Amino acid sequence: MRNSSFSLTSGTAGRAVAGDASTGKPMEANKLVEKVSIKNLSFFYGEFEALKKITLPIYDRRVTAFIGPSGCGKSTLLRILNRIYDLYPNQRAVGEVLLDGENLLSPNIDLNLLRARIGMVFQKPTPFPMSIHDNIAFGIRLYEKLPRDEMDSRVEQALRRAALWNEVKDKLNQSGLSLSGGQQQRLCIARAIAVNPSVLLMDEPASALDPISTSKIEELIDELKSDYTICIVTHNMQQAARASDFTAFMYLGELIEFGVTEELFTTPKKKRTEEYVTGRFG
Ligand SMILES: Nc1ncnc2c1ncn2[C@@H]1O[C@H](COP(=O)(O)OP(=O)(O)OP(=O)(O)O)[C@@H](O)[C@H]1O
Repeated sequence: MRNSSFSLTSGTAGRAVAGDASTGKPMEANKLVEKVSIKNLSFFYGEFEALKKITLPIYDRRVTAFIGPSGCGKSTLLRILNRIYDLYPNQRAVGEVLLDGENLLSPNIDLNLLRARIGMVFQKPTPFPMSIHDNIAFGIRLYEKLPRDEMDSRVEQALRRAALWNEVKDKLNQSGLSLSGGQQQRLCIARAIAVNPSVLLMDEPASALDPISTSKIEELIDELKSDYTICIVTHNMQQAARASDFTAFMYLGELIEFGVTEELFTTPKKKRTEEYVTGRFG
């Protein structure tokens, strides 16, 4: 069952903690659980090494932002976490990515189950060309056979959790493509959470949206982190500062600095981080 190893005291769930940006280790470290542990992770597109021995923790029920200039490897890192790269020849990951202690890079991992445990939301909303209801039910049917009324209640639950229910409850049979861009993105979030993942990956989830839809997605991320471990790739530093608890700054395939978001933005330890967060390059 999801988060079975979760041992965080309830008083700390869903809020940021103070920490030590020099080590990336939060001061209340004993109250944080490492949901995903990335260890010495390198990634190759053919001969090209796009990620170089990355090591960092992803904490349970916290939001971790990946920031850095274009081409630094943010999306590559996200794509490793649910093994999308497996679909492509000549791409390989070396190192370890442990989810609740289990190595996701192992050849024995069931990729369908992995993608239910680690959901992904892409930059451009990608609803399936089917009804709003079926957009959600489709994924659930891949894993579970449910009677109609139970399926309907699972669909409703997911849409409520993604803050979309009130806007769509009277038109569940309309196409998902008839929704606005922001609603489509929340539909994709509902689709991802409908199969009860423990981790949600979001690759620039608001960059194609207007400011109001963007702030709805950010509010939603804030609500969802009480139940899910969230990783978000963003070019938008204000968004990383607003929406995340921890931030990883990457440059040319290397992890330059990882720490509590507020500290990484206000008192970065590395010169390159400071130059990036103050807008001097990137
Ligand atoms: N399919 C591919 N084949 C070869 N090289 C690739 C491929 N995809 C990405 N790369 C290279 O890997 C490096 C990291 O790319 P990645 O897309 O992860 O960066 P990013 O930080 O997400 O960039 P952006 O912010 O522009 O999306 C870049 O040098 C890129 O050119």
